[in-house]
Amino acid sequence: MSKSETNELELRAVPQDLHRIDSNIQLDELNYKLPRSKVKAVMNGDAAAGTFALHSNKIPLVLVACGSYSPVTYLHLRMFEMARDHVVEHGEFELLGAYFSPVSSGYKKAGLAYYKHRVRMCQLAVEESEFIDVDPWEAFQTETQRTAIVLRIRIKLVAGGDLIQSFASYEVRNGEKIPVWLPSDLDIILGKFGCFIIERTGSDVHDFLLSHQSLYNHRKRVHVVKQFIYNDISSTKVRLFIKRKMSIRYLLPDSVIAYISRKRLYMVDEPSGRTDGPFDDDDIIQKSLEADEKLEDKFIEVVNMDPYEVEETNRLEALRHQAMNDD
Ligand SMILES: Nc1ncnc2c1ncn2[C@@H]1O[C@H](COP(=O)(O)OP(=O)(O)OP(=O)(O)O)[C@@H](O)[C@H]1O
Ligand SMILES: NC(=O)c1ccc[n+]([C@@H]2O[C@H](COP(=O)(O)O)[C@@H](O)[C@H]2O)c1
Repeated sequence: MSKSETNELELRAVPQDLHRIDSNIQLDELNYKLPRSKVKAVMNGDAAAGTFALHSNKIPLVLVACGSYSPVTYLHLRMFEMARDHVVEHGEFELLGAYFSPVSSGYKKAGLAYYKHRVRMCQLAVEESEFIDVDPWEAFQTETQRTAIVLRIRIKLVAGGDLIQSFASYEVRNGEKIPVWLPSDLDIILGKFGCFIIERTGSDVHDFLLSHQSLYNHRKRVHVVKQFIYNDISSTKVRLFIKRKMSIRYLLPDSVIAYISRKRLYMVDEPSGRTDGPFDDDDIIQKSLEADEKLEDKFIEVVNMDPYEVEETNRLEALRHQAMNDD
């Protein structure tokens, strides 16, 4: 397939709908709404040469960062800014948009706040960004979703060095070693989609790249992003500071801090490891959310267009832009 054909395929697949190009991944997308207000609908192309969307020689790119975000911090926001700088510097891709994808409450991790709080905190954090948004699909699932499933359209994962190191981790269940990441999932995440790894202090990404077989096999699709200003803000420490009544100002956006304080998140440890015990009760969740806009209202409905209709829409959009530029 030529590069321009790939571009058309990807452009069609990414911003216009959730038409998947990977038929191996099954998802119930019928009722799914992807926020699309920030994602670019048309690529810039090479304006100087008068070419647009479908003629751009860059590969359209949407980034997704999976994680707990309990709570989201400036480091997490910086991950996308660093990845964008890397993309601009290397010129291969054109970044159309970026999404935080918070894990669902089914992910049993200590300190994980109720999923609606984490989605809301991420939404507050990205309010000022023109390209970062929140994809709540994963958070709204009752079961934890494997990251390969989350990356269902042609998008690349953005992850910190520590998360990448978990690619080699095992859990022992009934005396059996179970890999935390299925090798077949790693082939999808790294081989099919590709990945941006943000260097993290204390973890030697390059060394790990060399030693991990799957990462090494797919090294051409793995981009290591240098942190020119090291930032090591950790959600775990933010939670600890809150418990110890220490200041968390300038570690995360003020809007997120105000939300945490309004909802009294992370104040005490719960035996279950969750820090927002009272919100387990559905009635209380409802009451606690009354003051906020309903999350669902913020999501734009995904139009499940037929591929030909999508192609025609893209063509018209490109012509419209060209006409506007001709004027
Ligand atoms: N200091 C850091 N440098 C680079 N990436 C980071 C750093 N901290 C977190 N990340 C990345 O941010 C993403 C989301 O992180 P997540 O919220 O799951 O973990 P965390 O911030 O380490 O939180 P916790 O402290 O609760 O484990 C992951 O890809 C993780 O690797
Ligand atoms: N098998 C998998 O797909 C797999 C395994 C471990 C973590 N993850 C993801 O990595 C992210 C970060 O996890 P931790 O917060 O545990 O580092 C989460 O979004 C989680 O869903 C996915």
